[in-house]
Amino acid sequence: MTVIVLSGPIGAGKSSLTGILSKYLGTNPFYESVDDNPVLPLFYENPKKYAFLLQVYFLNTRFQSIKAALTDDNNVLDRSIYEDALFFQMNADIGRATKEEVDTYYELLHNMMSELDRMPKKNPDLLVHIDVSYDTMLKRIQKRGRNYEQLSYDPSLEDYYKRLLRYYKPWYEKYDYSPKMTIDGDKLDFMASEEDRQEVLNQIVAKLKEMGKLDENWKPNLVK
Ligand SMILES: Nc1ncnc2c1ncn2[C@@H]1O[C@H](COP(=O)(O)OP(=O)(O)O)[C@@H](O)[C@H]1O
Ligand SMILES: Nc1nc2c(ncn2[C@H]2C[C@H](O)[C@@H](COP(=O)(O)O)O2)c(=O)[nH]1
Repeated sequence: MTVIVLSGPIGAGKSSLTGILSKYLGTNPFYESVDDNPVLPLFYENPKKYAFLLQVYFLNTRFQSIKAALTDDNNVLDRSIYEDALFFQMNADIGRATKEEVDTYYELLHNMMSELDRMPKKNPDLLVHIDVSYDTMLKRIQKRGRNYEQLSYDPSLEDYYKRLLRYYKPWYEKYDYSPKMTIDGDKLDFMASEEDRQEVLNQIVAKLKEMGKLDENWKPNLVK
Protein backbone atom coordinates (compact mmCIF):
# COMPACT_ATOMS: atom_id res chain seq x y z
CA MET A 1 0.00 0.00 0.00
CA THR A 2 1.34 3.39 -0.93
CA VAL A 3 0.59 7.10 -0.69
CA ILE A 4 2.24 8.98 -3.54
CA VAL A 5 2.14 12.77 -3.74
CA LEU A 6 2.84 14.59 -6.98
CA SER A 7 4.29 18.07 -7.18
CA GLY A 8 5.13 20.58 -9.85
CA PRO A 9 4.24 23.96 -11.29
CA ILE A 10 0.90 24.91 -12.80
CA GLY A 11 0.24 22.85 -15.93
CA ALA A 12 3.18 20.46 -15.31
CA GLY A 13 0.88 17.46 -15.78
CA LYS A 14 0.12 16.50 -12.16
CA SER A 15 -3.60 15.82 -12.64
CA SER A 16 -2.93 13.90 -15.86
CA LEU A 17 -0.23 11.76 -14.24
CA THR A 18 -2.39 11.22 -11.14
CA GLY A 19 -5.01 9.57 -13.34
CA ILE A 20 -2.49 7.46 -15.25
CA LEU A 21 -0.53 6.39 -12.18
CA SER A 22 -3.49 5.58 -9.95
CA LYS A 23 -4.99 3.35 -12.67
CA TYR A 24 -1.66 1.61 -13.23
CA LEU A 25 -1.06 0.96 -9.54
CA GLY A 26 -4.70 0.19 -8.77
CA THR A 27 -4.89 2.97 -6.18
CA ASN A 28 -7.32 5.87 -5.66
CA PRO A 29 -6.69 9.37 -7.04
CA PHE A 30 -7.20 12.59 -5.10
CA TYR A 31 -7.62 15.65 -7.33
CA GLU A 32 -7.29 19.25 -6.22
CA SER A 33 -10.35 21.42 -6.06
CA VAL A 34 -9.91 23.65 -9.12
CA ASP A 35 -12.97 23.89 -11.37
CA ASP A 36 -15.26 23.81 -8.32
CA ASN A 37 -13.07 26.23 -6.36
CA PRO A 38 -15.11 29.43 -5.88
CA VAL A 39 -12.11 31.51 -4.77
CA LEU A 40 -9.74 30.76 -7.67
CA PRO A 41 -11.36 33.09 -10.27
CA LEU A 42 -11.62 35.81 -7.61
CA PHE A 43 -7.90 35.44 -6.89
CA TYR A 44 -6.92 35.91 -10.54
CA GLU A 45 -9.21 38.94 -10.74
CA ASN A 46 -7.79 40.56 -7.60
CA PRO A 47 -4.75 38.64 -6.27
CA LYS A 48 -3.92 41.03 -3.46
CA LYS A 49 -7.41 40.88 -2.00
CA TYR A 50 -7.85 37.11 -2.28
CA ALA A 51 -4.36 35.55 -1.84
CA PHE A 52 -4.92 34.75 1.83
CA LEU A 53 -8.47 33.46 1.39
CA LEU A 54 -7.44 31.26 -1.55
CA GLN A 55 -4.56 29.83 0.44
CA VAL A 56 -6.76 29.00 3.42
CA TYR A 57 -9.19 27.34 1.00
CA PHE A 58 -6.44 25.20 -0.57
CA LEU A 59 -4.76 24.45 2.75
CA ASN A 60 -8.03 23.21 4.22
CA THR A 61 -8.77 20.93 1.24
CA ARG A 62 -5.16 19.68 1.16
CA PHE A 63 -5.31 18.91 4.87
CA GLN A 64 -8.51 16.91 4.38
CA SER A 65 -7.02 15.05 1.40
CA ILE A 66 -3.73 14.09 3.04
CA LYS A 67 -5.50 12.92 6.20
CA ALA A 68 -7.86 10.75 4.15
CA ALA A 69 -4.99 9.49 1.98
CA LEU A 70 -2.76 8.57 4.92
CA THR A 71 -5.69 6.76 6.55
CA ASP A 72 -6.63 4.88 3.38
CA ASP A 73 -2.95 4.24 2.51
CA ASN A 74 -3.75 3.52 -1.13
CA ASN A 75 -3.71 6.84 -2.99
CA VAL A 76 -2.13 9.24 -5.44
CA LEU A 77 -2.52 12.99 -4.75
CA ASP A 78 -2.13 15.51 -7.57
CA ARG A 79 -0.73 18.18 -5.24
CA SER A 80 -0.38 18.09 -1.47
CA ILE A 81 -0.14 20.10 1.71
CA TYR A 82 3.68 19.88 1.50
CA GLU A 83 3.61 22.33 -1.43
CA ASP A 84 1.13 24.74 0.10
CA ALA A 85 3.58 27.17 1.75
CA LEU A 86 5.57 27.49 -1.48
CA PHE A 87 2.58 29.22 -3.09
CA PHE A 88 1.69 31.35 -0.10
CA GLN A 89 5.25 32.44 0.62
CA MET A 90 5.70 33.46 -3.01
CA ASN A 91 2.49 35.50 -2.94
CA ALA A 92 3.50 37.05 0.39
CA ASP A 93 6.94 37.92 -1.02
CA ILE A 94 5.29 39.97 -3.76
CA GLY A 95 3.16 41.89 -1.29
CA ARG A 96 -0.09 39.98 -1.48
CA ALA A 97 -0.43 39.26 2.23
CA THR A 98 -0.19 41.33 5.40
CA LYS A 99 2.12 40.38 8.26
CA GLU A 100 -0.94 39.30 10.26
CA GLU A 101 -2.09 37.03 7.42
CA VAL A 102 1.40 35.51 7.09
CA ASP A 103 1.62 34.86 10.85
CA THR A 104 -1.89 33.37 10.95
CA TYR A 105 -1.16 31.19 7.92
CA TYR A 106 2.01 29.70 9.37
CA GLU A 107 0.37 29.07 12.74
CA LEU A 108 -2.49 27.24 11.01
CA LEU A 109 -0.09 25.22 8.84
CA HIS A 110 2.02 24.33 11.87
CA ASN A 111 -1.07 23.10 13.76
CA MET A 112 -2.17 20.99 10.81
CA MET A 113 1.30 19.47 10.35
CA SER A 114 1.41 18.64 14.08
CA GLU A 115 -1.88 16.82 13.72
CA LEU A 116 -0.51 14.79 10.79
CA ASP A 117 2.48 13.93 12.94
CA ARG A 118 0.14 12.26 15.43
CA MET A 119 -1.41 9.95 12.81
CA PRO A 120 -0.44 6.25 12.69
CA LYS A 121 0.92 6.78 9.14
CA LYS A 122 2.56 10.20 9.28
CA ASN A 123 4.06 10.70 5.84
CA PRO A 124 3.55 9.76 2.20
CA ASP A 125 5.73 7.00 0.76
CA LEU A 126 7.02 8.91 -2.24
CA LEU A 127 7.04 12.38 -3.80
CA VAL A 128 7.07 12.44 -7.61
CA HIS A 129 8.03 15.89 -8.83
CA ILE A 130 7.35 16.90 -12.46
CA ASP A 131 10.02 19.31 -13.59
CA VAL A 132 9.09 21.65 -16.47
CA SER A 133 10.57 24.74 -18.09
CA TYR A 134 8.65 27.99 -18.44
CA ASP A 135 7.94 27.28 -22.13
CA THR A 136 6.43 23.88 -21.39
CA MET A 137 4.44 25.24 -18.48
CA LEU A 138 2.98 28.00 -20.62
CA LYS A 139 2.17 25.68 -23.53
CA ARG A 140 0.25 23.37 -21.20
CA ILE A 141 -1.59 26.25 -19.53
CA GLN A 142 -2.61 27.41 -23.01
CA LYS A 143 -3.60 23.88 -24.02
CA ARG A 144 -5.80 23.53 -20.93
CA GLY A 145 -7.33 26.89 -21.74
CA ARG A 146 -8.59 28.23 -18.39
CA ASN A 147 -9.33 31.84 -19.21
CA TYR A 148 -8.02 33.47 -16.01
CA GLU A 149 -4.65 31.64 -16.26
CA GLN A 150 -3.79 33.06 -19.71
CA LEU A 151 -1.26 35.86 -20.25
CA SER A 152 -3.91 37.55 -22.41
CA TYR A 153 -6.10 37.82 -19.30
CA ASP A 154 -3.31 39.38 -17.23
CA PRO A 155 0.16 39.98 -18.76
CA SER A 156 1.72 40.16 -15.27
CA LEU A 157 1.13 36.40 -15.03
CA GLU A 158 4.34 35.95 -17.03
CA ASP A 159 6.36 37.26 -14.04
CA TYR A 160 4.17 35.31 -11.62
CA TYR A 161 4.76 32.00 -13.45
CA LYS A 162 8.49 32.61 -13.88
CA ARG A 163 8.81 33.46 -10.20
CA LEU A 164 6.82 30.37 -9.22
CA LEU A 165 9.24 28.18 -11.16
CA ARG A 166 12.20 29.68 -9.28
CA TYR A 167 10.67 28.66 -5.94
CA TYR A 168 10.52 24.98 -6.88
CA LYS A 169 14.24 24.03 -6.86
CA PRO A 170 14.95 25.04 -3.24
CA TRP A 171 11.57 23.64 -2.20
CA TYR A 172 12.35 20.25 -3.77
CA GLU A 173 15.83 20.14 -2.25
CA LYS A 174 14.44 20.85 1.22
CA TYR A 175 11.49 18.44 1.02
CA ASP A 176 12.17 15.54 3.38
CA TYR A 177 8.80 14.02 4.31
CA SER A 178 9.47 10.98 2.12
CA PRO A 179 11.82 9.67 -0.56
CA LYS A 180 11.52 11.71 -3.75
CA MET A 181 12.17 11.54 -7.46
CA THR A 182 11.90 13.84 -10.46
CA ILE A 183 10.26 13.26 -13.84
CA ASP A 184 11.53 15.28 -16.79
CA GLY A 185 8.24 16.84 -17.93
CA ASP A 186 9.87 18.66 -20.85
CA LYS A 187 11.22 15.48 -22.39
CA LEU A 188 8.61 12.90 -21.47
CA ASP A 189 5.26 13.55 -23.10
CA PHE A 190 3.22 11.06 -21.11
CA MET A 191 -0.04 12.28 -22.65
CA ALA A 192 0.70 11.88 -26.36
CA SER A 193 3.40 9.21 -26.41
CA GLU A 194 2.65 5.67 -25.22
CA GLU A 195 6.40 5.02 -25.05
CA ASP A 196 7.01 8.07 -22.83
CA ARG A 197 4.06 7.15 -20.62
CA GLN A 198 5.51 3.68 -20.08
CA GLU A 199 8.95 5.20 -19.39
CA VAL A 200 7.49 7.43 -16.64
CA LEU A 201 5.57 4.52 -15.10
CA ASN A 202 8.67 2.32 -15.24
CA GLN A 203 10.72 4.98 -13.43
CA ILE A 204 8.13 5.26 -10.64
CA VAL A 205 7.67 1.50 -10.29
CA ALA A 206 11.46 1.00 -10.19
CA LYS A 207 11.69 3.54 -7.37
CA LEU A 208 8.87 1.86 -5.41
CA LYS A 209 10.55 -1.54 -5.84
CA GLU A 210 13.93 -0.14 -4.78
CA MET A 211 12.22 1.23 -1.65
CA GLY A 212 10.57 -2.14 -0.95
CA LYS A 213 7.08 -0.65 -1.40
CA LEU A 214 6.30 -2.94 -4.33
CA ASP A 215 7.16 -6.59 -4.59
CA GLU A 216 9.88 -7.41 -7.16
CA ASN A 217 7.32 -9.53 -9.06
CA TRP A 218 4.64 -6.83 -9.04
CA LYS A 219 2.68 -6.48 -12.29
CA PRO A 220 0.46 -3.55 -13.27
CA ASN A 221 -3.20 -3.60 -12.36
CA LEU A 222 -4.23 -2.31 -15.76
CA VAL A 223 -2.20 -2.38 -18.94
CA LYS A 224 -3.49 0.02 -21.59
N1 LIG B 1 3.46 15.35 -20.50
C1 LIG B 1 2.54 16.04 -21.17
N2 LIG B 1 2.65 16.21 -22.48
C2 LIG B 1 1.74 16.92 -23.17
N3 LIG B 1 0.65 17.50 -22.63
C3 LIG B 1 0.49 17.37 -21.33
C4 LIG B 1 1.42 16.63 -20.51
N4 LIG B 1 0.98 16.69 -19.24
C5 LIG B 1 -0.14 17.41 -19.26
N5 LIG B 1 -0.45 17.81 -20.50
C6 LIG B 1 -1.60 18.65 -20.88
O1 LIG B 1 -1.34 19.92 -20.27
C7 LIG B 1 -2.51 20.43 -19.66
C8 LIG B 1 -2.27 20.60 -18.17
O2 LIG B 1 -2.12 19.32 -17.57
P1 LIG B 1 -2.64 19.03 -16.09
O3 LIG B 1 -2.52 17.56 -15.86
O4 LIG B 1 -3.96 19.68 -15.86
O5 LIG B 1 -1.49 19.80 -15.24
P2 LIG B 1 -1.45 20.19 -13.71
O6 LIG B 1 -2.40 19.30 -12.95
O7 LIG B 1 -0.02 19.97 -13.29
O8 LIG B 1 -1.81 21.63 -13.63
C9 LIG B 1 -3.63 19.46 -19.99
O9 LIG B 1 -4.29 19.96 -21.13
C10 LIG B 1 -2.91 18.15 -20.29
O10 LIG B 1 -3.62 17.37 -21.22
N1 LIG C 1 -2.32 31.12 -4.90
C1 LIG C 1 -2.38 29.79 -5.08
N2 LIG C 1 -2.77 29.30 -6.26
C2 LIG C 1 -2.80 27.97 -6.39
C3 LIG C 1 -2.43 27.09 -5.36
N3 LIG C 1 -2.56 25.83 -5.80
C4 LIG C 1 -2.99 25.91 -7.04
N4 LIG C 1 -3.15 27.19 -7.41
C5 LIG C 1 -3.70 27.67 -8.67
C6 LIG C 1 -2.77 27.61 -9.81
C7 LIG C 1 -3.66 27.25 -10.95
O1 LIG C 1 -4.25 28.42 -11.48
C8 LIG C 1 -4.77 26.42 -10.33
C9 LIG C 1 -4.61 24.93 -10.46
O2 LIG C 1 -3.26 24.54 -10.19
P1 LIG C 1 -2.61 23.34 -11.03
O3 LIG C 1 -1.15 23.32 -10.67
O4 LIG C 1 -3.34 22.11 -10.57
O5 LIG C 1 -2.86 23.63 -12.46
O6 LIG C 1 -4.78 26.79 -8.98
C10 LIG C 1 -2.04 27.63 -4.13
O7 LIG C 1 -1.71 26.93 -3.16
N5 LIG C 1 -2.03 28.98 -4.02
